[in-house]
Amino acid sequence: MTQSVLSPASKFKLALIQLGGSANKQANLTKARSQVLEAAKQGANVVVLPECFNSPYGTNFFPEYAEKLSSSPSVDMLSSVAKEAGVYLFGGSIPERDEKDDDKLYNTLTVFDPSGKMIATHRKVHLFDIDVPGKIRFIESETLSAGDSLTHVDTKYGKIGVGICYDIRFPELAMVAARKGCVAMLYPGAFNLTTGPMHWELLQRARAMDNQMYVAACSPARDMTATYHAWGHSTVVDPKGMVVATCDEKETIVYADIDPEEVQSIRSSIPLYDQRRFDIYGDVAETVVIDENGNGVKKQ
Ligand SMILES: O=C(O)CCC(=O)C(=O)O
Repeated sequence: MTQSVLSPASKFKLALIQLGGSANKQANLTKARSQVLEAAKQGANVVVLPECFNSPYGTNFFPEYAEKLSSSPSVDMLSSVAKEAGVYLFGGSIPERDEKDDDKLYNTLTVFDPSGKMIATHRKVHLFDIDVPGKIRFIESETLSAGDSLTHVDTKYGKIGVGICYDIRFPELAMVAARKGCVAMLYPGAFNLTTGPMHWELLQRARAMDNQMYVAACSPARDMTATYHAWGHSTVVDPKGMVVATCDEKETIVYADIDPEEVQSIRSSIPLYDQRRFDIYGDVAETVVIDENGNGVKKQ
């Protein structure tokens, strides 16, 4: 039997900044900064920026926009505005250059507490490599390497799990976060005009419903003059799986009140956490292939 465990948590106001970006890094940083201050003015305690907020989204752009975290104008801005605004800032993501290996890049989220201290980083674990014929081909691994760890951030409002965009398609991240006591999963992301209408909201609702936790995803605003057209529709879903705040594709800030009591309440009335049967899911972490008889067999 698995009990539902939630880290000590309290209510907070979440803001998702659906930022309109450009090819000008400095302009992106300046705009992000002013939007974080605006969100704080409206009472936000936890603020999220979109995926690759300092750069256009495209494998050809990442090497040019990448920064080492130890000497990063983007990190400097995020740290100083988190402090000035007095918020926890989940700073979207930026292309990160490895400290030691200049050829190695990651898609990395940095998180700051209200004193401006960097308290967590998350390197996108699942790279966005897809090919939908005639619609979209995107191979993030052409220039990026994958991270290899999960990230759960301790805040004074409770523990929060994170993923970046394509990471949301892998339910294990949210499931592990929920089992570690996280009250919410936050995903900076940039879906597109093919997979956005198909899956963006559905994935958030699925992760929230399965894990009885809040889920939010923060997109860039759509720019039809850019090479990548983001879906927008930054959204917050509650632990019952219902959308509680969302928007269209334009530049905006989405706000939602997050109440950990809602997590406890749904977990009490539909007590999945006490009913799980880990005694019979033993092979869930094994990589299987289908043999000639149609059976799943362990990959050697
Ligand atoms: O999963 C998708 O459909 C989109 C993912 C994506 O855009 C990303 O990982 O940046």
